Amino acid sequence: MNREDLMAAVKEQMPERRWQHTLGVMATSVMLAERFGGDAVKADMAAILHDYCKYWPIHEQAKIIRENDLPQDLLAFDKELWHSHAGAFIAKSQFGIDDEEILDAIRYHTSGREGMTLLDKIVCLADYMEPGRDFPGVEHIRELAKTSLERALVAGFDSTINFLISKGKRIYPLTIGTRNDLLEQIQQTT
Ligand SMILES: Nc1ncnc2c1ncn2[C@@H]1O[C@H](COP(=O)(O)OP(=O)(O)O)[C@@H](O)[C@H]1O
Repeated sequence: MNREDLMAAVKEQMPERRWQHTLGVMATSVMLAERFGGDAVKADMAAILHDYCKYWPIHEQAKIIRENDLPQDLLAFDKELWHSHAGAFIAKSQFGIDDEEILDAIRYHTSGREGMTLLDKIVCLADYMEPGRDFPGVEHIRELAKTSLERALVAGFDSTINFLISKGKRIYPLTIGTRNDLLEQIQQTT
């Protein structure tokens, strides 16, 4: 499937405002790839598909996780974490995307992971800071992103972790590990 057809297929899966968000993540991923020496073509492809399953019925997302070789521990945590893994699964099985770098960037765009690749960082950060995002602290993230993917991502994960704490929700531990790992990377370069 060519890029235009793929974009049309993605647009059909979501309400207009989420499609606008996807366009924002695409543009921001390409911009960050150019800024930090990443692969802009792969960043664009991962961004197009990253929220493919976001509006799928939650039982369908759970079914994909349950019935395939995906992390079962996700099912005990916030449902918002599921669409990323379901999306990577569909990108491969339905659209034939077999580039593991692209699939990982889709898979880990919400939780992050320890040892995030450059592409993982680009797509995850673009999801936090695309132009349509408007939450307290987003300007600070955009400012940090001018010079450091890692510092900007830590600020992004901090906002998510603080949000979850304020709601009394559980935190998927991989995100804590991700934040620790990013802080270590920052420390090593200063
Ligand atoms: N580590 C985590 N543990 C639990 N829930 C999380 C974690 N990371 C993200 N989330 C949930 O996912 C949401 C963000 O998911 P995301 O795919 O970025 O959605 P959106 O694009 O709508 O912001 C957070 O608001 C939070 O509810």
